[in-house]
Amino acid sequence: MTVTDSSPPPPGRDSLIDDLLWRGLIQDSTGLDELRELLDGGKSTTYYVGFDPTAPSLHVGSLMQVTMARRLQLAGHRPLLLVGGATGQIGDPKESAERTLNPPDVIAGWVERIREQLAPFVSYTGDNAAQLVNNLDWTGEMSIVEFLRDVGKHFPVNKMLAREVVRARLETGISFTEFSYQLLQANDFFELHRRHGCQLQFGGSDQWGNITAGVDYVRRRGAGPVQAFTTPLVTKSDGTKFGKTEGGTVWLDPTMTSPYAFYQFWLNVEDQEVDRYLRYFSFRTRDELEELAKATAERPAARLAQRALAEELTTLVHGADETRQAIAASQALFGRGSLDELAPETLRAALTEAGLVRLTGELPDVAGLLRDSGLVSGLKEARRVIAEGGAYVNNNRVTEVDARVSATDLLHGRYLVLRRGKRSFAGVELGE
Ligand SMILES: N[C@@H](Cc1ccc(O)cc1)C(=O)O
Repeated sequence: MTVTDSSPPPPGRDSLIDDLLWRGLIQDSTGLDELRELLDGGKSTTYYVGFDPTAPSLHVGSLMQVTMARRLQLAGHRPLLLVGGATGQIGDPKESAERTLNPPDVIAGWVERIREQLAPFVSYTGDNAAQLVNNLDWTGEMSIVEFLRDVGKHFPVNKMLAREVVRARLETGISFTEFSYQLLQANDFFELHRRHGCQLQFGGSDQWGNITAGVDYVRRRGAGPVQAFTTPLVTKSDGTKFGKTEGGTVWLDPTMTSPYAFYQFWLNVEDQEVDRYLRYFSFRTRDELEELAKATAERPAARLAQRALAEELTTLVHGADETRQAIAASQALFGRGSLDELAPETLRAALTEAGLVRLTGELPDVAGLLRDSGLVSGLKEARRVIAEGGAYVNNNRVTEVDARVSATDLLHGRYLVLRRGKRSFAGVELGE
């Protein structure tokens, strides 16, 4: 470690690194002393994190990097958010198989969308104003001779082969294209160091190989030293992949995953996981999180931690208005609030999550609706549920076994909310 004369804050709750360690956010690093010097040394450090356009939107898995970028900026450091207009056209090798290349114009469209999506998570004013960068700007213009001479010469192939993903792919095969990916990411670190004074890169734990390749490369080019760390892989206790639901990937784009579904994703986090996720993703202080954990432990049924997590992250990604509506919809659907006050888009999003059946023509009676929506297996069961007082239309208990709905029952002229018991519900949409 190099000695500096700036006095770092004492280790403890005020230190950024100690906070990151307490949160469990640092998996690998080039050295904690080096990180302390950059991040707790009393000066502003320029850092970067990259996102490849492999889809039209980022997903909840990327939130780890997005919130980390925000966290470091809030502590006074300067973010460079890189979107991989070049690397996205090459494809970071996955262990499973070679990627299919997407057409360049499709990737260019995704670059734009992801830039716009990333933009609001950081601030563009002050000494540590963020900047969005695209590696196509320096990679696109490089000639093949330049690339092989200036970049490739610094990469020992034996080291590249030893990398875990590459090793995993030696059996099944890996193209030269994907094999070369790490050179591009390494060169990004060098270019950002030289152009913007970038001294630190972070990424997910699967990025450690690419990132250290960059650290070595910057040194071999006679620059640096530069530092790096990775965040842990977000795991689930049942072994399934974080960030997926029955409905598929949970995206940040509201047209791909509704704010309601996004809110529900966090609300449904398991008790064993919620404290860890709060430490990973929340901007509440350690004291606040410890207090919340205590309150949650005292009254687990209230799911205070899940609510806090869902509310904070939905607000961060979708804003306060959408969050208010998602909360109102969640409450109203479970019978604790008014369905009439929900905006049609919110109601529709919520019912789509629950299972929305479209019916045309004459509506059947309530028993028929319960059957058509899948809440019961047949008319016999439907009548029994009604007779036992367990069937609701728009939160009103149905008392007559042969009850029917009328046009005035329809919410926004076309929706019905059916509920069986406390927790199972489904939607009906009346079409033309
Ligand atoms: N390889 C990173 C994205 C990335 C691209 C270029 C970089 O310079 C940095 C990071 C990923 O797949 O997540």
